[in-house]
Amino acid sequence: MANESMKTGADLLIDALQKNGLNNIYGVVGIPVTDFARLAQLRGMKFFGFRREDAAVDAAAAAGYLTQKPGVALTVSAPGFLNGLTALAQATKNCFPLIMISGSSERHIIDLDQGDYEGLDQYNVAKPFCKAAYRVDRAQDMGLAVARAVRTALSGRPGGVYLDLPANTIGQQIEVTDDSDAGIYEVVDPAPKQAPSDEAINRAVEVIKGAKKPLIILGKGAAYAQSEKLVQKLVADTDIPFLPMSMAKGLISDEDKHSAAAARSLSLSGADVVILIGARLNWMLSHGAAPTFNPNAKFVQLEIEATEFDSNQKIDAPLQGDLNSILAKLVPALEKAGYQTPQAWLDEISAKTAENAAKFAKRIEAGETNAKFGYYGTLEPIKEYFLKNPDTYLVSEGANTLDIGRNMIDMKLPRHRLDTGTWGVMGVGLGYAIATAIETGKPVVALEGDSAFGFDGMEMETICRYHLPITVVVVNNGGIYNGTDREVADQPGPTMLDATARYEYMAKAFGGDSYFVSSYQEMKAAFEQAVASKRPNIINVQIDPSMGKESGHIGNLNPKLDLKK
Ligand SMILES: Nc1ncnc2c1ncn2[C@@H]1O[C@H](COP(=O)(O)OP(=O)(O)O)[C@@H](O)[C@H]1O
Ligand SMILES: Cc1ncc(Cc2csc(CCOP(=O)(O)OP(=O)(O)O)c2C)c(N)n1
Ligand SMILES: [Mg+2]
Repeated sequence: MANESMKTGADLLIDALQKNGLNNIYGVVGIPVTDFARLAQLRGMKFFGFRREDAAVDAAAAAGYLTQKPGVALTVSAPGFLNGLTALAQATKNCFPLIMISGSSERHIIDLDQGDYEGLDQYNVAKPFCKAAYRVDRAQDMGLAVARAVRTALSGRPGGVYLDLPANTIGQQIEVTDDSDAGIYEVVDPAPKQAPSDEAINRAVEVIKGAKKPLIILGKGAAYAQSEKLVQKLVADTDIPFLPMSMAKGLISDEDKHSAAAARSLSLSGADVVILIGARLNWMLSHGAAPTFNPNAKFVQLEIEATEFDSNQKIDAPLQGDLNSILAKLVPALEKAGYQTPQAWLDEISAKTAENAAKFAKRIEAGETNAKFGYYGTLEPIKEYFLKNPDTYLVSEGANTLDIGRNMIDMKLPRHRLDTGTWGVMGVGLGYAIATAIETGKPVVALEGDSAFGFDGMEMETICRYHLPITVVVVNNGGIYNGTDREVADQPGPTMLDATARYEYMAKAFGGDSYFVSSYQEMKAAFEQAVASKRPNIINVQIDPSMGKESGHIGNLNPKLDLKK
């Protein structure tokens, strides 16, 4: 019988994670963390084993975004750590709270470069790619290490934390009598409320009161902060129109009359006061510059990270703090000021919305009958399904698949859409879908371009092994952007992939269901059945390879070369 008062580093790590309400681990095991994962399961935690570390770490990041508690990922050392590092960097860029724990080597072997099994100075390699890196060399420090990791991941701007876990520390035994003796404790208030001063609030009210054409831009920070109630009140009180960035869709229903999404260009270029709520003025918003924005626009920014203000444009009214604390002061202050958006601006936006919606409706209608089956015919049944079943989650990646899907599929509930995020990363889809299904228990649709699906398609085995209610829709246009790119006759073009690939068989191979469709009618018949089955499945949608344009709606970022030389 093991000596009851002796505990290993592994025991203490599990105690500390559970003490802080962290019970799911997403990872890939191997030396030196295999038994740690087994012990975690024996102690009541859930370990979800993936096929590759980047998908596992993506899953943990999505769990953090959805739950406001850090997702926990586990990898082996060196190659496993490096495979997870991209996803750790992405989580930090997306401001998702995540703790990535990797098995590691002893310092004296690394520092003398003596050549350890999978030896690498992971602690220092990780630092540029995360919010902070910590290394725990003594079992007795485990409680503090986890507390630091939890607080760092959640406080201020959320992000990724790396926890370096040498093999010796995992196995080290220490004498403990109880949690306090072992330094295990629950972090107190890891994400403290931070409210702006009355002066800052009054300054913002004055700027907004001067607005003839105000516009609210909602970012994924507003979704993560779970600020929907106050955001909805702000819009209802003032009638200020709003533009949701992709992952902020659903904070206010896309069907709400204040949505300016269908008049995006006009609302951005016309607005004279732009109110940024948990959104950065980065490349996704053309850095706040003309001609996308009105060169004379004033900016009000609600943001927790002080260094974000003035990153791209002068911020006339910075409101620093956590969004709910800021809005709790701003909303009543605007109500007291009695600010109302001028009707002329609302009329201008609704006229443009009606005009664009009519054009869009024509494209959708044509998609149902187009001889060349394409995106609109594929996405219309999905759009209809989400309108009727808003409590379904959507994950999406690709270029045209992502862009057209974002404009077509309305969201009514917050945090129900996850996608490629700030970096526009391919290969996050299945990891995000897995964590979303696990953390919410709801059905998930992963809407994938055929190239994007290829980045982590093997996680279909993970999806089937855990019997997750995930419908993977692979939109096959035969390529990255499309399948007709052919610069020279004797080889497929750089963007070409197999336009006839039968991706759906991967589901059947692992016990899931396979669907193949190549028309609007077939897609309409298959989609609802596949999602309602709550079984893992792939719908392979073969569309015409000519469909899709290079890099979707951001083709302008690609330097164009003269290929005729
Ligand atoms: N709880 C919070 N309170 C205030 N700001 C937050 C909070 N959580 C995240 N943020 C901020 O929200 C912003 C999200 O911006 P971004 O990722 O660019 O959104 P999007 O891509 O949707 O425009 C980040 O600058 C981040 O610091
Ligand atoms: C990790 C990484 N590597 C490459 C790229 C570059 C890219 C951006 S979009 C894309 C795939 C687009 O093709 P897909 O078939 O998915 O969609 P569609 O337009 O509908 O045909 C790639 C490879 C990115 N963003 N991230
Ligand atoms: Mg494609």
